[in-house]
Amino acid sequence: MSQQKIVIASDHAGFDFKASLKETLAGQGYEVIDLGAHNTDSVDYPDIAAALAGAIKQGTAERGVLICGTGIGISIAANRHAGIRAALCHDTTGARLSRQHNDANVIVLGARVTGIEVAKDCLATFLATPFEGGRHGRRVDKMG
Ligand SMILES: O=C(CO)[C@H](O)[C@H](O)[C@H](O)COP(=O)(O)O
Repeated sequence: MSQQKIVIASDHAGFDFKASLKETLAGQGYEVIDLGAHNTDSVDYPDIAAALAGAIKQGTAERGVLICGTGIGISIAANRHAGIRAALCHDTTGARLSRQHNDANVIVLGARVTGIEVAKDCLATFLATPFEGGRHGRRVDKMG
């Protein structure tokens, strides 16, 4: 079986957080594709969200991880792209429900507001949880 691919990206505020999450994902056997930022120089989160949305649309990976300071700006930006369902998660309940009910394909984390261990738990839950379909499928379909 081929290695599961994950795309990950952050702005400058999420750079260190991204490095830590990448290490964890690689240790779990994922192939991690890092779309930047590649240092802590200031960048604009809409550009980062657009790069990750493009990679998912092109089929580079099915799931993505986005990080900014709060997770808010990059969530707003990501959800403007067709086919992206980006869920800002602060706890594992949200991470689980974002998959079960919303079929989220991107998890968003806030490096300035969420502890790294909580973020790792959120990410693991997000990646392990399937979509439930049924009534939730009807609602997701209505979003296009
Ligand atoms: O979009 C945000 C706020 O909701 C993110 O936290 C950004 O990372 C933040 O705005 C970046 O701020 P900075 O002062 O330019 O580091």
